[in-house]
Amino acid sequence: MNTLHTIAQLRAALNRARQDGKRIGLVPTMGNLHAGHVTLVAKARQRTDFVVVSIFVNPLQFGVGEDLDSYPRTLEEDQRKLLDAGADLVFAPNVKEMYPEGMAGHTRISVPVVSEGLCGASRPGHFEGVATVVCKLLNIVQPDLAVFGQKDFQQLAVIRKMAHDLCLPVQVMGEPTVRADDGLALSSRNGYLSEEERKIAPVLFQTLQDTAKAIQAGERDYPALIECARQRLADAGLRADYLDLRDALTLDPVNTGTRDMVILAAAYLGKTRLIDNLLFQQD
Ligand SMILES: Nc1ncnc2c1ncn2[C@@H]1O[C@H](COP(=O)(O)OP(=O)(O)OP(=O)(O)O)[C@@H](O)[C@H]1O
Ligand SMILES: CC(C)(CO)[C@@H](O)C(=O)[O-]
Ligand code: BAL
Repeated sequence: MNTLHTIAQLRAALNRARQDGKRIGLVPTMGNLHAGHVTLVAKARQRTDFVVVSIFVNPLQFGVGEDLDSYPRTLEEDQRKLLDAGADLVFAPNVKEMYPEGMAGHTRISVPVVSEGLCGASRPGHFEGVATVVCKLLNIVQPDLAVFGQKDFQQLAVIRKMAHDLCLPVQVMGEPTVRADDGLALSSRNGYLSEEERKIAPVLFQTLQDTAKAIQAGERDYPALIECARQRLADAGLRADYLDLRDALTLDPVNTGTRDMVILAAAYLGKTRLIDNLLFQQD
């Protein structure tokens, strides 16, 4: 398994794989890999013949005051995990390779509506940065399949819409969230949590589960349920950034006729911003 740092090297390697008739899979990441990333690689491995994993902490999707500088960069450890996971190639460009003329004047991709609200409201410009870098990665690699996690549910919706609207010739696949035994969604940012905070963190998923259960049991006062969930988070020491119920297919607000629902939340635990979501059906 090679690690390549330039677009030219990567394209040459991919041309060889394509000439051998291989179908290409891409798993875009920001590194500091965990079992969640490994399931994405496994899915790409099942569906394609040559799996590329990109590792790039994309400055364009970080806001002022966010954790761009402190984001964990662990390339050697990531390479070991990817070798075990069966990846064929790692693409680890630096910022200059991805943005040779800088970011200020770079073309940006804006995906309306689905990027607005939720994480889009708290992180202005974030999804423009995500859509831009994912579009670049898709154009660089030209994969048949690209695999993303449902943990970043709104991100997946943004990428699907971008691929659809721009007629990108790629299949976008979303994989279920991998969790720790206590339910906490695996995330690189969990590494920021203190021992004490790590014990509290599963409350986020438990709150999502209990809210979904209440709806499935027939409760329809959504604002009251959301208020109750926010209060539970606050009581446990988490500060909700947002907590909302949406139509899982469109991300539109829900009503009593919505069948496929998703409850999504972002919450601060100390300085760490955790996100999670849960898909369910309101019968
Ligand atoms: N627990 C998980 N289960 C499945 N997929 C995941 C999980 N966590 C992240 N992913 C997916 O892995 C891909 C790369 O994500 P990223 O490198 O940002 O990891 P992360 O752990 O989500 O990091 P962060 O803490 O920055 O959110 C994305 O498609 C993301 O949705
Ligand atoms: C999709 C992605 C790799 C784009 O930088 C990033 O947002 C992530 O890791 O989820
Ligand atoms: N995992 C999504 C990328 C980000 O938070 O910037």
